[in-house]
Amino acid sequence: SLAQAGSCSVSAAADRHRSHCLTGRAASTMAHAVRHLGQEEAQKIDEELFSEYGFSVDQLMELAGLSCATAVTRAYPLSSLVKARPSLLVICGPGNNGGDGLVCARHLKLFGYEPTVLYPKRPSKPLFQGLTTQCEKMEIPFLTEMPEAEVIDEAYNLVIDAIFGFSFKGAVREPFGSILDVLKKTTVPVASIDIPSGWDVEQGSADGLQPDMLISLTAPKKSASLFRGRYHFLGGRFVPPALEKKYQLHLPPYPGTDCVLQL
Ligand SMILES: NC(=O)C1=CN([C@@H]2O[C@H](COP(=O)(O)OP(=O)(O)OC[C@H]3O[C@@H](n4cnc5c(N)ncnc54)[C@H](O)[C@@H]3O)[C@@H](O)[C@H]2O)[C@@H](O)CC1
Ligand SMILES: [K+]
Repeated sequence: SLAQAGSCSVSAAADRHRSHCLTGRAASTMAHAVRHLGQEEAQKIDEELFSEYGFSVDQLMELAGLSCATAVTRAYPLSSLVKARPSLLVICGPGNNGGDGLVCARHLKLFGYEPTVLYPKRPSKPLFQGLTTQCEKMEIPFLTEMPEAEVIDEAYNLVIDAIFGFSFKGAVREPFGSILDVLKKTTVPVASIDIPSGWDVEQGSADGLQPDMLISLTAPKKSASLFRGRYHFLGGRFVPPALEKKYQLHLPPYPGTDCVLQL
């Protein structure tokens, strides 16, 4: 992927040049801009990380969730929040995207925010039970139902959408259809993890959620090209170079030791 830096040297001394070389128009007009993945391809890469590369789900989920929490601190630093308390609502879905949300909530609490979680469909797997316990033990409150849009606008600075990721397909089933309807009526910013929930992974959704922030994990998915919000970040700095090469991801280099990068 470093080849995409073109004439920019990739030595340590060139670190400060890299961001200059790879941001804004320069990055988008490069021969090898970061690739946008189709749904099947995203799932294949996911499987390969586990089967061929020996990762476990909880390992990658921890890094993904930490990336999301870090990206939130960049786009919405504590000092920028308008409400008296640094309150956030994290809505978690039934799959791994929801797991990322639970990890993200836990790190945001450690970063000084006050997350509250809505987790209406909880899988019985030990992984998700563990993540739930970790949040509860950190005194992160769990709601029993989705608040009205006006209540959300009043109470929270930001909503984190961890409902569906790259395995979402078809028409939204309840209770998530109603939850997304409420979310579309809120005026506080929404930060979506990996995919704006309810969007087709490749085609997006014309009348769907319009988040203010998108945190693409591993690599952006095809629908990310339709994202119109203010902040698009890349996270999940765990892709082994051989896998990146195989799928020609052309990931831009993360600055220094950062786990996120603004696209
Ligand atoms: N390899 C990667 O890139 C990693 C991916 N992770 C996360 O994992 C996500 C993918 O997770 P999963 O494959 O578990 O799937 P998702 O979390 O995208 O969603 C699957 C869940 O949603 C339900 N669902 C699907 N379509 C629905 C519909 N129309 N109505 C209602 N429910 C529906 C499914 O029954 C399933 O429970 C990624 O988007 C990312 O957030 C991270 O946890 C770790 C690393
Ligand atoms: K999401």
